[in-house]
Amino acid sequence: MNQFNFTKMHGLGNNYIYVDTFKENLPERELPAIAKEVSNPHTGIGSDGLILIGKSDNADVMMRIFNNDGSEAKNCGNGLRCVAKYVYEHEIVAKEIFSIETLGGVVQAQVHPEAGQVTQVTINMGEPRLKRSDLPMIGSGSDNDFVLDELLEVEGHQLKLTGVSMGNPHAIFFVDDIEKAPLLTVGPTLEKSEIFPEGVNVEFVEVVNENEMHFRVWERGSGITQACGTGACAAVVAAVQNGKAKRNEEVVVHLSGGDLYITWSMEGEVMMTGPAVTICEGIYYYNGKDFKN
Ligand SMILES: N[C@@H](CCC[C@H](N)C(=O)O)C(=O)O
Repeated sequence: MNQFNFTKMHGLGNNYIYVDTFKENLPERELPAIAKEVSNPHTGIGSDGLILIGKSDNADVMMRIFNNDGSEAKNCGNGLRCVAKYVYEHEIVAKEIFSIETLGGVVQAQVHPEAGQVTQVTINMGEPRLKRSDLPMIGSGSDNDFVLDELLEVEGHQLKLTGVSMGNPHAIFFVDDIEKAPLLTVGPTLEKSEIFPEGVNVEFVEVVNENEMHFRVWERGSGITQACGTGACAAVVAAVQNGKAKRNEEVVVHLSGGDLYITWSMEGEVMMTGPAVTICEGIYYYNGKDFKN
Protein backbone atom coordinates (compact mmCIF):
# COMPACT_ATOMS: atom_id res chain seq x y z
CA MET A 1 0.00 0.00 0.00
CA ASN A 2 1.15 3.52 -0.80
CA GLN A 3 0.96 5.92 2.07
CA PHE A 4 2.30 9.35 2.89
CA ASN A 5 2.15 11.91 5.70
CA PHE A 6 0.17 15.07 5.06
CA THR A 7 -0.80 18.32 6.74
CA LYS A 8 -4.09 20.03 5.91
CA MET A 9 -3.88 23.82 6.11
CA HIS A 10 -6.00 26.76 5.07
CA GLY A 11 -5.73 30.45 4.35
CA LEU A 12 -9.17 32.05 4.78
CA GLY A 13 -10.86 28.73 4.06
CA ASN A 14 -8.87 28.08 0.85
CA ASN A 15 -7.65 24.66 1.98
CA TYR A 16 -5.02 22.32 0.57
CA ILE A 17 -3.34 19.05 1.46
CA TYR A 18 0.34 19.85 2.02
CA VAL A 19 3.00 17.20 1.52
CA ASP A 20 6.55 17.79 2.73
CA THR A 21 8.66 16.30 -0.07
CA PHE A 22 11.81 16.77 2.02
CA LYS A 23 10.44 13.65 3.76
CA GLU A 24 7.91 12.08 1.39
CA ASN A 25 8.62 10.83 -2.12
CA LEU A 26 5.58 11.12 -4.41
CA PRO A 27 6.07 9.95 -8.02
CA GLU A 28 5.85 12.81 -10.53
CA ARG A 29 3.51 10.95 -12.90
CA GLU A 30 0.97 10.30 -10.13
CA LEU A 31 0.73 13.89 -8.86
CA PRO A 32 -2.43 14.90 -10.81
CA ALA A 33 -4.16 11.68 -9.70
CA ILE A 34 -3.07 12.15 -6.07
CA ALA A 35 -4.36 15.75 -6.14
CA LYS A 36 -7.77 14.59 -7.39
CA GLU A 37 -7.97 11.73 -4.93
CA VAL A 38 -7.00 13.59 -1.75
CA SER A 39 -9.29 16.51 -2.69
CA ASN A 40 -12.40 14.34 -2.93
CA PRO A 41 -14.54 15.07 0.16
CA HIS A 42 -16.21 11.63 0.06
CA THR A 43 -13.38 9.22 -0.70
CA GLY A 44 -10.34 11.40 0.05
CA ILE A 45 -9.61 14.07 2.66
CA GLY A 46 -11.44 16.91 0.96
CA SER A 47 -9.61 20.04 -0.23
CA ASP A 48 -9.20 22.63 -2.96
CA GLY A 49 -6.09 20.75 -4.13
CA LEU A 50 -2.61 19.52 -3.29
CA ILE A 51 0.50 21.54 -2.44
CA LEU A 52 4.03 20.15 -2.38
CA ILE A 53 6.75 21.73 -0.26
CA GLY A 54 10.28 20.88 -1.35
CA LYS A 55 13.82 21.74 -2.28
CA SER A 56 14.62 24.64 -4.60
CA ASP A 57 17.84 25.50 -6.43
CA ASN A 58 16.80 29.16 -6.67
CA ALA A 59 15.18 29.92 -3.33
CA ASP A 60 14.99 28.68 0.26
CA VAL A 61 12.12 26.31 -0.60
CA MET A 62 9.85 25.37 -3.52
CA MET A 63 6.03 25.29 -3.65
CA ARG A 64 4.09 23.38 -6.31
CA ILE A 65 0.30 23.56 -6.45
CA PHE A 66 -2.26 21.26 -8.07
CA ASN A 67 -5.93 22.23 -8.28
CA ASN A 68 -8.57 19.68 -7.25
CA ASP A 69 -9.11 18.66 -10.90
CA GLY A 70 -5.44 17.58 -11.03
CA SER A 71 -4.21 20.53 -13.14
CA GLU A 72 -0.98 22.17 -12.03
CA ALA A 73 -1.04 25.96 -11.47
CA LYS A 74 1.89 28.35 -11.32
CA ASN A 75 1.03 30.26 -8.17
CA CYS A 76 -1.19 30.30 -5.07
CA GLY A 77 -1.28 33.23 -2.65
CA ASN A 78 -3.03 31.44 0.21
CA GLY A 79 -0.77 28.44 -0.35
CA LEU A 80 2.35 30.61 -0.08
CA ARG A 81 1.32 31.88 3.36
CA CYS A 82 0.68 28.31 4.56
CA VAL A 83 3.98 27.07 3.11
CA ALA A 84 5.77 29.93 4.91
CA LYS A 85 4.13 28.93 8.21
CA TYR A 86 4.97 25.25 7.67
CA VAL A 87 8.65 25.68 6.79
CA TYR A 88 9.23 28.13 9.66
CA GLU A 89 7.47 26.03 12.31
CA HIS A 90 9.15 22.81 11.07
CA GLU A 91 12.55 24.56 11.14
CA ILE A 92 13.15 23.96 7.43
CA VAL A 93 14.13 27.64 7.38
CA ALA A 94 15.65 29.36 10.39
CA LYS A 95 14.85 32.98 9.52
CA GLU A 96 11.73 35.15 9.45
CA ILE A 97 12.29 36.49 5.93
CA PHE A 98 12.98 33.94 3.20
CA SER A 99 12.28 33.10 -0.43
CA ILE A 100 9.83 30.62 -1.97
CA GLU A 101 10.06 29.48 -5.58
CA THR A 102 6.86 28.81 -7.57
CA LEU A 103 6.48 27.92 -11.23
CA GLY A 104 5.46 31.59 -11.64
CA GLY A 105 8.71 32.94 -10.12
CA VAL A 106 10.43 33.50 -6.77
CA VAL A 107 8.61 35.49 -4.05
CA GLN A 108 9.67 36.72 -0.60
CA ALA A 109 7.84 35.64 2.56
CA GLN A 110 7.90 37.21 6.01
CA VAL A 111 6.40 35.31 8.94
CA HIS A 112 5.20 37.13 12.07
CA PRO A 113 5.72 34.50 14.80
CA GLU A 114 4.43 34.72 18.36
CA ALA A 115 6.06 32.20 20.74
CA GLY A 116 7.24 30.15 17.76
CA GLN A 117 3.77 29.93 16.16
CA VAL A 118 2.92 31.74 12.94
CA THR A 119 -0.61 33.08 12.49
CA GLN A 120 0.02 35.93 10.01
CA VAL A 121 2.31 36.00 6.99
CA THR A 122 3.26 38.74 4.53
CA ILE A 123 4.19 37.76 0.98
CA ASN A 124 5.89 40.08 -1.46
CA MET A 125 4.13 38.65 -4.51
CA GLY A 126 6.37 40.50 -6.97
CA GLU A 127 5.17 42.60 -9.89
CA PRO A 128 1.87 41.90 -11.64
CA ARG A 129 2.12 41.08 -15.35
CA LEU A 130 -0.34 43.11 -17.32
CA LYS A 131 0.13 42.27 -20.99
CA ARG A 132 -2.46 40.28 -22.96
CA SER A 133 0.25 37.71 -23.73
CA ASP A 134 0.94 37.30 -19.97
CA LEU A 135 -2.53 35.83 -19.37
CA PRO A 136 -2.62 34.67 -22.23
CA MET A 137 -5.85 35.99 -23.76
CA ILE A 138 -6.90 35.95 -27.40
CA GLY A 139 -8.43 39.20 -28.68
CA SER A 140 -8.18 41.99 -31.19
CA GLY A 141 -5.64 44.07 -29.21
CA SER A 142 -1.86 43.66 -29.50
CA ASP A 143 -0.11 41.08 -27.34
CA ASN A 144 1.75 43.90 -25.54
CA ASP A 145 -1.38 45.89 -24.67
CA PHE A 146 -3.03 45.77 -21.27
CA VAL A 147 -6.44 44.08 -21.08
CA LEU A 148 -8.31 46.97 -19.50
CA ASP A 149 -12.08 47.26 -19.23
CA GLU A 150 -12.57 45.08 -22.32
CA LEU A 151 -16.23 44.53 -23.22
CA LEU A 152 -17.30 40.89 -23.29
CA GLU A 153 -20.62 39.08 -23.49
CA VAL A 154 -20.74 35.97 -21.29
CA GLU A 155 -23.90 33.98 -20.49
CA GLY A 156 -26.07 36.93 -21.54
CA HIS A 157 -24.19 39.42 -19.35
CA GLN A 158 -22.39 42.46 -20.80
CA LEU A 159 -19.20 42.60 -18.72
CA LYS A 160 -16.01 44.67 -18.70
CA LEU A 161 -12.93 42.57 -18.14
CA THR A 162 -9.56 43.64 -16.72
CA GLY A 163 -6.86 40.98 -17.04
CA VAL A 164 -3.98 40.58 -14.55
CA SER A 165 -1.41 37.80 -14.16
CA MET A 166 0.12 37.20 -10.73
CA GLY A 167 2.06 34.29 -12.23
CA ASN A 168 -1.40 32.79 -12.87
CA PRO A 169 -4.19 34.42 -14.92
CA HIS A 170 -7.11 36.42 -13.51
CA ALA A 171 -10.16 37.96 -15.20
CA ILE A 172 -11.56 40.73 -12.99
CA PHE A 173 -15.06 42.22 -13.29
CA PHE A 174 -16.25 45.20 -11.21
CA VAL A 175 -19.89 44.99 -10.14
CA ASP A 176 -22.24 47.22 -8.11
CA ASP A 177 -23.52 44.42 -5.86
CA ILE A 178 -21.34 41.39 -5.08
CA GLU A 179 -24.37 39.40 -3.90
CA LYS A 180 -25.81 39.55 -7.43
CA ALA A 181 -22.58 38.67 -9.28
CA PRO A 182 -23.20 35.81 -11.79
CA LEU A 183 -20.29 33.73 -10.46
CA LEU A 184 -21.92 30.33 -10.98
CA THR A 185 -22.65 30.90 -14.67
CA VAL A 186 -19.88 33.24 -15.87
CA GLY A 187 -17.18 31.48 -13.79
CA PRO A 188 -17.23 28.02 -15.40
CA THR A 189 -17.99 29.34 -18.90
CA LEU A 190 -15.11 31.82 -18.95
CA GLU A 191 -12.70 29.43 -17.20
CA LYS A 192 -13.00 27.06 -20.19
CA SER A 193 -13.50 29.70 -22.90
CA GLU A 194 -11.28 29.44 -25.99
CA ILE A 195 -10.26 33.10 -25.52
CA PHE A 196 -8.21 31.87 -22.54
CA PRO A 197 -6.15 29.01 -24.03
CA GLU A 198 -4.70 28.15 -20.59
CA GLY A 199 -7.96 28.79 -18.70
CA VAL A 200 -8.52 31.63 -16.25
CA ASN A 201 -9.53 32.39 -12.66
CA VAL A 202 -12.68 34.53 -12.63
CA GLU A 203 -13.25 37.23 -10.00
CA PHE A 204 -16.08 39.65 -9.25
CA VAL A 205 -15.26 42.72 -7.18
CA GLU A 206 -17.47 45.33 -5.51
CA VAL A 207 -15.43 48.38 -4.58
CA VAL A 208 -16.65 50.02 -1.35
CA ASN A 209 -14.08 52.81 -1.42
CA GLU A 210 -10.39 53.26 -2.38
CA ASN A 211 -9.32 51.14 0.61
CA GLU A 212 -11.98 48.43 0.79
CA MET A 213 -13.57 45.91 -1.56
CA HIS A 214 -15.71 42.74 -1.59
CA PHE A 215 -14.46 39.81 -3.67
CA ARG A 216 -15.79 36.47 -4.93
CA VAL A 217 -13.91 33.90 -6.99
CA TRP A 218 -14.41 31.01 -9.38
CA GLU A 219 -11.02 29.32 -9.47
CA ARG A 220 -9.63 27.60 -12.53
CA GLY A 221 -9.45 23.88 -11.74
CA SER A 222 -11.26 24.12 -8.38
CA GLY A 223 -14.51 26.09 -8.85
CA ILE A 224 -15.84 28.37 -6.12
CA THR A 225 -13.43 28.64 -3.19
CA GLN A 226 -13.60 30.69 0.00
CA ALA A 227 -10.59 32.78 -0.99
CA CYS A 228 -7.90 33.29 -3.61
CA GLY A 229 -4.76 35.19 -2.64
CA THR A 230 -3.41 35.77 -6.13
CA GLY A 231 -6.95 36.76 -7.20
CA ALA A 232 -7.25 39.33 -4.40
CA CYS A 233 -3.85 40.81 -5.40
CA ALA A 234 -4.98 40.90 -9.05
CA ALA A 235 -8.24 42.63 -7.98
CA VAL A 236 -6.33 45.40 -6.18
CA VAL A 237 -4.06 45.88 -9.21
CA ALA A 238 -7.11 46.00 -11.52
CA ALA A 239 -8.79 48.54 -9.19
CA VAL A 240 -5.73 50.80 -9.36
CA GLN A 241 -5.60 50.48 -13.15
CA ASN A 242 -9.27 51.48 -13.33
CA GLY A 243 -8.87 54.47 -10.97
CA LYS A 244 -10.80 52.78 -8.13
CA ALA A 245 -7.85 52.42 -5.70
CA LYS A 246 -4.41 54.03 -5.22
CA ARG A 247 -0.83 52.75 -5.49
CA ASN A 248 1.00 52.53 -2.12
CA GLU A 249 -2.30 52.48 -0.18
CA GLU A 250 -3.46 49.39 1.66
CA VAL A 251 -6.75 47.85 0.53
CA VAL A 252 -8.70 45.45 2.74
CA VAL A 253 -10.23 42.76 0.56
CA HIS A 254 -13.25 40.97 2.06
CA LEU A 255 -13.35 37.40 0.73
CA SER A 256 -15.92 34.72 1.68
CA GLY A 257 -13.39 33.25 4.14
CA GLY A 258 -12.16 36.54 5.69
CA ASP A 259 -9.91 39.51 4.97
CA LEU A 260 -6.60 40.08 3.17
CA TYR A 261 -4.56 43.30 3.35
CA ILE A 262 -2.99 44.20 0.02
CA THR A 263 -0.83 47.08 -1.22
CA TRP A 264 0.50 47.63 -4.75
CA SER A 265 3.69 49.55 -3.93
CA MET A 266 5.14 52.43 -5.97
CA GLU A 267 8.15 50.15 -6.59
CA GLY A 268 5.79 47.80 -8.46
CA GLU A 269 5.51 44.88 -6.05
CA VAL A 270 2.25 43.62 -4.56
CA MET A 271 2.34 42.96 -0.81
CA MET A 272 -0.24 40.61 0.70
CA THR A 273 -0.78 39.97 4.43
CA GLY A 274 -3.18 37.43 5.89
CA PRO A 275 -3.60 34.33 8.06
CA ALA A 276 -2.31 30.77 7.72
CA VAL A 277 -3.86 27.96 9.78
CA THR A 278 -3.01 24.28 10.36
CA ILE A 279 -6.15 22.09 10.45
CA CYS A 280 -4.79 18.57 10.99
CA GLU A 281 -2.01 16.12 10.18
CA GLY A 282 -2.22 12.47 9.29
CA ILE A 283 -1.32 9.52 7.09
CA TYR A 284 -3.04 9.21 3.72
CA TYR A 285 -3.56 5.76 2.18
CA TYR A 286 -3.45 6.25 -1.58
CA ASN A 287 -5.86 4.12 -3.63
CA GLY A 288 -4.32 4.86 -7.01
CA LYS A 289 -1.51 3.12 -8.87
CA ASP A 290 1.43 1.58 -7.07
CA PHE A 291 4.12 4.21 -6.54
CA LYS A 292 6.77 1.72 -7.67
CA ASN A 293 5.23 0.88 -11.09
N1 LIG B 1 -6.22 29.62 -4.46
C1 LIG B 1 -5.06 30.13 -5.04
C2 LIG B 1 -4.85 29.98 -6.52
C3 LIG B 1 -4.78 28.50 -6.94
C4 LIG B 1 -4.45 28.28 -8.41
C5 LIG B 1 -5.52 28.74 -9.37
N2 LIG B 1 -6.75 28.00 -9.22
C6 LIG B 1 -5.00 28.61 -10.82
O1 LIG B 1 -5.30 27.60 -11.50
O2 LIG B 1 -4.30 29.51 -11.27
C7 LIG B 1 -4.59 31.45 -4.45
O3 LIG B 1 -4.81 31.63 -3.24
O4 LIG B 1 -3.97 32.25 -5.13
